[in-house]
Amino acid sequence: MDAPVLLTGSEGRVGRAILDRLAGAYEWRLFDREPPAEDPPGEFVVGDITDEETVREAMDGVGAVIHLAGDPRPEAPWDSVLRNNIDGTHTVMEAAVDAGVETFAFASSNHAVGAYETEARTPNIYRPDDKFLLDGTELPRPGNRYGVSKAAGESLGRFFHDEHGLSVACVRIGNLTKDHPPKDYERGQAMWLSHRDCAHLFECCLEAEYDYEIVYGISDNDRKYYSIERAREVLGYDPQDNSANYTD
Ligand SMILES: NC(=O)C1=CN([C@@H]2O[C@H](COP(=O)(O)OP(=O)(O)OC[C@H]3O[C@@H](n4cnc5c(N)ncnc54)[C@H](O)[C@@H]3O)[C@@H](O)[C@H]2O)C=CC1
Ligand SMILES: O=C1O[C@H](COP(=O)(O)O)[C@@H](O)[C@H](O)[C@H]1O
Repeated sequence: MDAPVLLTGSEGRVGRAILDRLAGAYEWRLFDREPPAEDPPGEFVVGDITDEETVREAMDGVGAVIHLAGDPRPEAPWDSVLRNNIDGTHTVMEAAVDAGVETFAFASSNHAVGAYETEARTPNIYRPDDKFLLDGTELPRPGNRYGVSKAAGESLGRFFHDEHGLSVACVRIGNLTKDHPPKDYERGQAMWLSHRDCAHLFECCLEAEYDYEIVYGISDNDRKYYSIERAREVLGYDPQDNSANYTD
């Protein structure tokens, strides 16, 4: 990728996980409403993704977008997810299409399908011997308004792909934690995404060729109810970490 990669939400947890490993791999244009905490590895735009003019300026000359900015709270209220996650994602995707960007990776979430975790299925689905598996072809089934906003982002991606040819990868990220899977939290262990695998997966999204994809963003955990086969097949994802290797 010769042209710059626009990374929205670069100051957040996922953004840091990506930049910690890929800072030198691309020419980055970073975008966040918070100014950089440390010396950024590229041009930095301080702005809000709902500000169309700033987003359009930031998109100039960009080859690919990793769109992370948004309200990540599962309990976020409607006004916040409507503004930051739905309207903001629409603004970024539309600006990408108008600027001729070809590749777009969207940070979706496990919460887009959270309501598949019914009382009857849990807690067994968090355990390695259970057979229940979501593979990305199922309908969204959000369990909160945040999940609704992520399903809406996936739907916006479908629209901008079908109508405008944008290549879109929606990554339903599981539970990103640094160095170690979440402790005493079976659900989090089943959907753990290590920092190393996170950076690798988003690099795959930048390098692979695809049309429109929904994939799960988790490590190769023994315990899992999200399939990573589609990410392997289409994106070349080859995760190195597994929450089962951490026993304490
Ligand atoms: N951390 C995780 O385990 C997961 C994260 N995700 C998604 O990944 C994305 C990033 O999440 P995190 O890094 O954990 O969140 P975070 O809160 O650490 O980072 C989000 C960043 O986006 C920025 N931001 C928020 N709204 C903005 C706006 N309107 N304009 C410009 N910048 C804005 C914030 O300043 C922040 O730096 C989010 O879209 C979240 O929904 C999805 C599933 C799991
Ligand atoms: O989408 C997200 O999911 C993760 C995991 O969800 P949780 O309900 O197990 O905490 C969450 O940590 C993250 O903040 C959120 O953006």
